[in-house]
Amino acid sequence: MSADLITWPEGVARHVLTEVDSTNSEAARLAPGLTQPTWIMARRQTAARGRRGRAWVSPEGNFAATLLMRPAGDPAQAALRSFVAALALADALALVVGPGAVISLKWPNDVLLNGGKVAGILLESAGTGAGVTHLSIGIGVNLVAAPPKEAVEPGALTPVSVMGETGARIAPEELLTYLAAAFARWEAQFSTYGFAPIRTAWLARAARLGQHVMARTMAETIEGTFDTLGEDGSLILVTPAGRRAIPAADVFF
Ligand SMILES: O=C(O)CCCC[C@@H]1SC[C@@H]2NC(=O)N[C@@H]21
Repeated sequence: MSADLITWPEGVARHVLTEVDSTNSEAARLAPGLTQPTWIMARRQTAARGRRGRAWVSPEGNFAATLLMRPAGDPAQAALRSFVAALALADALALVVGPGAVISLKWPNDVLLNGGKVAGILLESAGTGAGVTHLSIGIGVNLVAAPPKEAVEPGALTPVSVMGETGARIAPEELLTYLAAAFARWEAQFSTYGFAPIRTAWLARAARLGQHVMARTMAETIEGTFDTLGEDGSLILVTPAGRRAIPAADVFF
């Protein structure tokens, strides 16, 4: 799709902040009054967070936004939105980086550019029992700057930026329009047909599918061949001890 034709999706609100602690924290504050899906973007974050309690560096020029929504379904269904978001982000970035760059998806929810980590997704939700009262999908993209390799844990992929890899420059506001439109398209697929088309599309862009990977959970490290994505979003590895479905882990290549 041509970037010129992208328009903001109907029925979705947008807030653009100059500075905030974290767009996910702002989403939690706004959640009680939420009447429609809302993108909250900030030009700067002062206390951005990543997965597993890590800090996320979010300087001006990089992209930082959270989609706040009230999803139907249970927490497990809501969690599958990380794959919806990763696909949307891959589509949005494809409009920016041009055909020479390679965008791929790393389980569970990183987006890679030329093999380095260019973006991360952090899902947070609140609810009571089987219901989800709100879901926050926080997305950070290194548009102009990436942290140095020494700043990430040993074995983690090298952080890269869109500008560093491709020379492309895009304002965060513009990326937000592409992303919101792409998310609305994938969300329509998900709510109409369920996880199956999302899973297929995600697998078509998966990094290291069929290759040896290492999954580190809180309890153990599991090595094996990345076989597929489970129907519940788990990572399926074929290991010397048999097939394993891993619901949550950090993956190392
Ligand atoms: O890869 C990760 O660890 C996930 C990083 C998610 C960062 C984004 S930036 C926008 C939103 N606000 C936050 O505090 N975190 C997410």
